[in-house]
Amino acid sequence: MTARTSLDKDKIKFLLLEGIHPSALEVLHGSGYSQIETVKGALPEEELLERIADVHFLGIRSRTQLTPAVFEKAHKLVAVGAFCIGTNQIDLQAAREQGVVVFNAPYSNTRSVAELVLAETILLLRGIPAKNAAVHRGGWSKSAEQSYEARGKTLGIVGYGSIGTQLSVLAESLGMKVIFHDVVSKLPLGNAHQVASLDELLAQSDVVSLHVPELASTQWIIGAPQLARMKQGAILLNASRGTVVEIDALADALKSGHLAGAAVDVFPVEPRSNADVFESPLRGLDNVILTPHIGGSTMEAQANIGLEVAEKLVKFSDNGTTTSSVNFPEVALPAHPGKHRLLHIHRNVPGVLSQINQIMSDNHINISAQFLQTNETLGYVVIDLDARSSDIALEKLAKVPGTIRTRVLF
Ligand SMILES: NC(=O)C1=CN([C@@H]2O[C@H](COP(=O)(O)OP(=O)(O)OC[C@H]3O[C@@H](n4cnc5c(N)ncnc54)[C@H](O)[C@@H]3O)[C@@H](O)[C@H]2O)C=CC1
Ligand SMILES: O=C(O)CCC(=O)C(=O)O
Repeated sequence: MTARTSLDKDKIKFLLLEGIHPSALEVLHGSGYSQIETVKGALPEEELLERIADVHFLGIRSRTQLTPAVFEKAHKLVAVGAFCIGTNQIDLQAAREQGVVVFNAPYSNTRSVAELVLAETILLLRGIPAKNAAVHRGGWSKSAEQSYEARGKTLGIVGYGSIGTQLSVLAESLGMKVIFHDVVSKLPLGNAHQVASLDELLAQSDVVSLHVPELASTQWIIGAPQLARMKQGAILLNASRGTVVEIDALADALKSGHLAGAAVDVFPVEPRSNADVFESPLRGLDNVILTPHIGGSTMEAQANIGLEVAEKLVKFSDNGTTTSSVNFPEVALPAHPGKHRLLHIHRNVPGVLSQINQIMSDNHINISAQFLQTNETLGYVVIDLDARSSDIALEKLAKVPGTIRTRVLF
């Protein structure tokens, strides 16, 4: 593996896809980076494979799939910023193998999702989506039939993390009773309480809202048997990931009248761009609110995400800090005035640090600071040293067995 060195800032290329908020550009420009290309949508795979070859930093949201094939072509890529929460669209293993650090924004859009879900809960309990559609067609069914207050109803939250907990607090403020199911024991907020199983939650809830990440263990956790366990006339909301709910089974449960309504923001297959047609068995059902994966799409959330992720990319580019990376050992590094900083990313096998230090000692290189952090698969060593030693150190360190990537920061 050849040594990879840092470049002058005006040679470092950023490619920001999917309409990332301009707040990201402000941070990057303000930090001295000028080579920034922005694209409104996601790129077709062919074009991404072509353009990724000379990109150092890539920004995406949920549409861009970063497969092993993309990482293979990404010879210069040092970091990816996911300007969202979910990182299921990125092959994190492939990123690790190429020594590419991945950052996301774990909190900035959580409130937006919770607010949307709460609003939809109220609308669905009142039967508003179907009434709205009927009035648009010239109908007028003024009736309280099947129309309910949220107060006193039971909301079951599946996944009591950042979004689930915010929703819990907001729902209690409306007078809803909150129960939740999580694979981890969680501190209940307010009067919420954790139930032992998903089945228990489904059987007790008037409204079920899903807030789990996309994992092998969350795939299709809501299918026909689970929907059958829900109360007659209950409501299901999914603003998590499209792979969590079997969409045909949901369509059946809605058509049969077993469920009174649903709100779905995420789908097993989502259009690649706003120009593509959305296909789903849920289309045309008046008691279903369908939204185009915009749970986190508010101006506030997007502006905050732009700042948060761009700042993480700048910190990594300028000084090697990997704090809150989703796939890398986390190191918060001080400034390195007057020194060169060498970054060494390697497979986490025994003996790498001792070989690095042996090289330093054999070549009489004085180390002014050294940091090491590892995770299960990777080791990340950061060494501050005199400018005159950095070339030789870089060359020797790149040859240490297990090395994935080296870089020097000035
Ligand atoms: N629709 C949209 O625009 C958005 C969607 N999301 C999605 O929402 C998901 C959740 O976001 P956060 O609350 O921030 O994540 P989080 O990581 O804070 O919370 C997820 C919770 O789910 C739990 N969990 C995992 N597997 C589970 C299972 N099988 N059963 C029950 N609980 C399980 C975890 O223990 C954790 O407490 C994200 O991963 C993302 O996919 C996030 C933001 C916007
Ligand atoms: O804003 C986006 O593109 C995706 C939002 C989302 O699903 C997330 O943050 O995980």
